[in-house]
Amino acid sequence: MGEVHESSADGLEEFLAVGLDLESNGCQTATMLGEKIYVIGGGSDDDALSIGVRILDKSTGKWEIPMVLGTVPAPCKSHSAVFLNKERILVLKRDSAPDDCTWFLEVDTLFVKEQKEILGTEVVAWSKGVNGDGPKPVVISGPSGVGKGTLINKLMNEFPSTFGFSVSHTTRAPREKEKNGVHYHFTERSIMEKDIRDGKFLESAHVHGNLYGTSIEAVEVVTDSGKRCILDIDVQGARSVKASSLEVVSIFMCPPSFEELEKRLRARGTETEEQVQKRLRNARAELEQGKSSGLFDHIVVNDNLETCYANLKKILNLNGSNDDVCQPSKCIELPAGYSVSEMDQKVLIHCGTNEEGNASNSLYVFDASLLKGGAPGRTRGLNAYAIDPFTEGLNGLKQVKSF
Ligand SMILES: Nc1ncnc2c1ncn2[C@@H]1O[C@H](COP(=O)(O)OP(=O)(O)OP(=O)(O)O)[C@@H](O)[C@H]1O
Ligand SMILES: Nc1nc2c(ncn2[C@@H]2O[C@H](COP(=O)(O)O)[C@@H](O)[C@H]2O)c(=O)[nH]1
Repeated sequence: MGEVHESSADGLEEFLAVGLDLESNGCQTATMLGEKIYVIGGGSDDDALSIGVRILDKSTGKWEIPMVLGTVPAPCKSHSAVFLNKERILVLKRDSAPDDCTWFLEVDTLFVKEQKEILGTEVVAWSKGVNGDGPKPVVISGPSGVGKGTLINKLMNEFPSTFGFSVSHTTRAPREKEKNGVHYHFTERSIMEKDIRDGKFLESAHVHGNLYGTSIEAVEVVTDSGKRCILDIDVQGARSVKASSLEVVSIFMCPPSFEELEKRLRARGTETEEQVQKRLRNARAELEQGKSSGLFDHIVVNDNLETCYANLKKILNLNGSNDDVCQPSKCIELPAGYSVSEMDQKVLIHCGTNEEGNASNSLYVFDASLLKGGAPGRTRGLNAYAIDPFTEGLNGLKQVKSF
């Protein structure tokens, strides 16, 4: 791993000539991987309100503006950037709220590689860092009419600070009591298809003749509010999510019998006879796949509603009414001058000066081996701490302050 300096993009020509010696203006950073230099900072052409990204290819001398996926962080006075595991850049924003200071720009993760392949262009993806492991999102699947929505509503009503619903997009028409932005984002097919092509969706599927999908934003909005995200999606969607970097707990819900499923679907009275028939036909295939594919971590039967709800709560470790919001991350502020080295998969950041500009010997450790998740969605499992090199020596790596 090379040294990383805060830099001015204007100094890049000189940078290429003399290596890593860059002037610092605090607004932009240049971070190098192989032949590529990632310049992070300043507004992008599209949106002056967010941090921009440009890539300089040293071998050709050409700049490239990559397609940027994920929610882009808002600009800040300055930031620091450090490469982690040659696949993502850890970006620490200064003077930002604790829940907005740690970001990752993914440049060569599995997700980014896949998206480069699909989109046929240079791609980078932002993912906000969440301290600790955080609770895994919950995917609930099952045939139409089994009771997914009913049970999710019960969870959300009893634990309003714990859970947040991922509001999907759909091309189907709203039902009488459904509100746009609450139950679904009701949208036009052409708009949704374009957004899918533009990489804005975590997953999407054709279900019962309509297009449904979970946008990356829908999951991020819930995660950012400190809540555990619940996704009500079909089996195809659950399969796509499982293949993504989003680590979830997946639950498949079965009816006690096919006759009971039919009864519930008809009794709900929201579908025409033709639609009911279509949903029931699809239900047979879904039940087969859901029960036998090994796709789901848990299978529950929704016979008696209260019994099923109790089982669901057991799976989600909800004992009593501990309706807690997650603790927000804390922030590590790196000074202007620092150097970076790597040891045992840990990134060590040695700060030569403190925040007032005085000499300091602070040493921070970012444990990159514990990262989980990532774009699309949030990066969890960040373990950052300060150590005291004088009293413990580097081999000791004794933690003196956790973040
Ligand atoms: N355990 C149960 N016993 C009897 N009726 C139930 C039970 N659970 C749910 N229901 C009823 O079954 C109907 C379908 O439930 P719900 O709308 O929650 O299904 P769903 O799985 O979310 O369907 P969809 O996938 O179409 O959105 C509703 O009228 C609901 O009140
Ligand atoms: N793959 C996805 N499936 C979704 C999503 N949102 C809902 N669904 C599933 O669609 C059916 C029908 O729902 P309805 O509201 O029209 O009755 C049901 O099985 C849902 O689980 C999504 O974003 N992606």
